[in-house]
Amino acid sequence: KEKDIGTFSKALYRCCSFFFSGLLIRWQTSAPRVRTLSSSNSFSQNIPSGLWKLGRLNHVAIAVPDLEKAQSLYKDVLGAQVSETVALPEHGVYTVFVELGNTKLELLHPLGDRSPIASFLQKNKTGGMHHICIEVDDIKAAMTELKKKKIRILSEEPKIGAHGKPVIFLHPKDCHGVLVELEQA
Ligand SMILES: C[C@@H](C(=O)O)C(=O)SCCNC(=O)CCNC(=O)[C@H](O)C(C)(C)COP(=O)(O)OP(=O)(O)OC[C@H]1O[C@@H](n2cnc3c(N)ncnc32)[C@H](O)[C@@H]1OP(=O)(O)O
Repeated sequence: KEKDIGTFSKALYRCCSFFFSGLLIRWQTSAPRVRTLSSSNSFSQNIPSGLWKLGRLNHVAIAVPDLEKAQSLYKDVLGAQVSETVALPEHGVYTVFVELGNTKLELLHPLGDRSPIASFLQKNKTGGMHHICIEVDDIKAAMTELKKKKIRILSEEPKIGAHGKPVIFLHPKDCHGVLVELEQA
């Protein structure tokens, strides 16, 4: 009888180790991380210190077919602080900025025949999110490194953007479907 109990315990032990080591391997390899209520944050601590750094979200741009209506929505209906309309012919857009405290919205409307947002509005008749703009501390270094990484930059040189600072745009097909603007902080 004692022999039976010994054999049973060994079998149980093998079973458990097999089960838990299997679980450990799955957890280490394929399982997405599950967020727990711990104080550690979810950003990698091992980011190599490069020549340039990504900063704050400067704005989210929304292309709109009717600028006055969009301005009125944010100002009169939603109660935000909204700027005057500014024409930026070198970018082919009219812009209105909506102040949100932690970031801004940029309402965009086409200006001129060759506006880069005309075809976007043809595909998205009621308007839609056009791009996000993130600040960088060194736009030239960013360009050099991104070119090496085969990310398409949509102009040879930075242009002066809506805030009077150099900006570049990265092709949406190289950024998971989102047009990304980088602005010198
Ligand atoms: C003042 C300044 C500032 O904030 O400082 C601004 O805002 S200036 C804001 C306006 N300036 C810019 O947008 C400058 C950078 N943009 C560009 O160079 C262009 O608009 C491109 C992004 C390259 C799109 O060029 P274009 O309209 O000629 O090409 P396309 O219509 O054939 O589009 C090629 C593919 O990209 C997609 N695509 C086009 N625009 C997109 C967008 N905004 N977000 C995500 N995907 C987009 C199309 O659906 C299409 O995908 P499928 O092939 O799958 O259908």
